[in-house]
Amino acid sequence: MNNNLNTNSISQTKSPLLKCSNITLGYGSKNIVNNFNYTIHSGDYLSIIGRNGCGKTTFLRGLAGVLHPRAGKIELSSGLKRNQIGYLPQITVTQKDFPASVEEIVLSAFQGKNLLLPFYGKALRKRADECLELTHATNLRKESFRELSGGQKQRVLLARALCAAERLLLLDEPVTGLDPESSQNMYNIIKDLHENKNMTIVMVTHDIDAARNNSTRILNFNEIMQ
Ligand SMILES: Nc1ncnc2c1ncn2[C@@H]1O[C@H](COP(=O)(O)OP(=O)(O)OP(=O)(O)O)[C@@H](O)[C@H]1O
Repeated sequence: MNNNLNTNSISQTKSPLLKCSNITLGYGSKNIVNNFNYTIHSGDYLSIIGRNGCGKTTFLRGLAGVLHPRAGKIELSSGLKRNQIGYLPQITVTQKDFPASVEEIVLSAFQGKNLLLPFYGKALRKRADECLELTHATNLRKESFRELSGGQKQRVLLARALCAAERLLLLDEPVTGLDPESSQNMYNIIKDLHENKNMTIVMVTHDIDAARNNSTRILNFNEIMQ
């Protein structure tokens, strides 16, 4: 592994957003992340790389608050609130086939798990429209989600994650299964969010070139999970 990838340098000018102190994460009797310390700073574009199964998704789930540390703590700082964090998990087979319109999928970001609730305020609809625009998906608004291409689906799910993400966006392999053009399109959208919308980005990826080209920091999980 190229040493240039192991860039865990921290800019002194950036304020901490999420601070992990001695965290242990795991499932059942198995610990996956052990006693780990790491800080995400405001303005970071952090790529997390490493071999299959080394714990990248587990760590991201910890940051997203969907998996709670067994030990240690994850602190939100600089006034960051949980509802300002957007999370785009890996898309599952069931989600790919979800029978709802694009608009319903994006609006469901505001309803937690309740996809059927039909009443959304004007402000939420406006926010959903803005997010669709940011991911170049406005024209898909009335389409059936299950009939979209993989790249279109990812842009819609990114829009959904963005509805929550005022400050921090957590992305789990956002270009998996996309062709080179759709992948580049996705990276351009993420770069725009980082550079022009003040969004802090944390992205799990196997795309080393993209990590090198786009990120401000790279965390190599292979070196953590020895
Ligand atoms: N829900 C779960 N229950 C039990 N074990 C799990 C669960 N999710 C993941 N694991 C295990 O945790 C380990 C780390 O998985 P994780 O998905 O975090 O790795 P990863 O680095 O993201 O892998 P990949 O690159 O393949 O996506 C693996 O051994 C996996 O089998």
